[in-house]
Amino acid sequence: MRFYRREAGKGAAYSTNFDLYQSKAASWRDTLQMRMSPVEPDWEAVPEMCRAALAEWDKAVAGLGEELMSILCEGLGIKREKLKELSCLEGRVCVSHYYPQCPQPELTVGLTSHTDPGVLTMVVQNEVGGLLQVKCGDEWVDVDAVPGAIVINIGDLLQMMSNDEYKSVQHRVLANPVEGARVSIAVFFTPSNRDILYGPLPEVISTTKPAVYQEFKYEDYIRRFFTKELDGKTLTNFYKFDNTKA
Ligand SMILES: O=C(O)CCC(=O)C(=O)O
Ligand SMILES: [Fe+2]
Repeated sequence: MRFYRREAGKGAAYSTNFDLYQSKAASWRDTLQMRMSPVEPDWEAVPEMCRAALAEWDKAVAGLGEELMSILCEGLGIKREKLKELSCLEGRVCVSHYYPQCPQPELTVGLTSHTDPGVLTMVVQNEVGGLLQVKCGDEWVDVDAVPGAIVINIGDLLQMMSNDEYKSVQHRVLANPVEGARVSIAVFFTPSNRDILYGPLPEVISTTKPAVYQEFKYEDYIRRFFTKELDGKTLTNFYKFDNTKA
């Protein structure tokens, strides 16, 4: 028999709702979380049945992440390697969610509405569709479970680094009403460099486009994320210069 702890860090953490002690209600979901990089997980602590597949998946995702970040830099009119140089490919956390059937799905959700805190997230989901939703204006829209498709989310950190040129996306997962479990795997890209200040990149601010956000330390930022319940776009609002704006 093996025991898993809920504290994230080295190795693998297994939990039902990482924000269980901060949230008003529990969501219908279990999660296995592993930090893949900059330090590899303690592989012995990762369940054997998914060890090899996760290692292989992380390699593939890192390659795609590099390509996507280069394109996103081009879109900002800055050099292609900028996000890579800022170590944004290096802090990778792999989170595997398991959403079993919920007997009363109308009473809770699978994952509360939130934006991802990092730079980019890549999500793959199994065939149980109709549960992942993205907010477009005031409407929740289904993200269809297309076989082989990878869902890419812009995170709050990229929104702030790009000075609002890119917007993080609010999303949620409904509680699963059907018999088969919904499974998804999300890889979060975050910077591994903890010594610099984060905020709008100097290249994207100008007198006509002044910085919308204050600079902050990544530790401070991520501590705020983990000490509150998941909910909406509160982090970007917190660092906005005029925090009366939505
Ligand atoms: O299960 C999903 O498809 C979404 C996962 C997610 O949004 C997250 O882990 O932040
Ligand atoms: Fe998310």
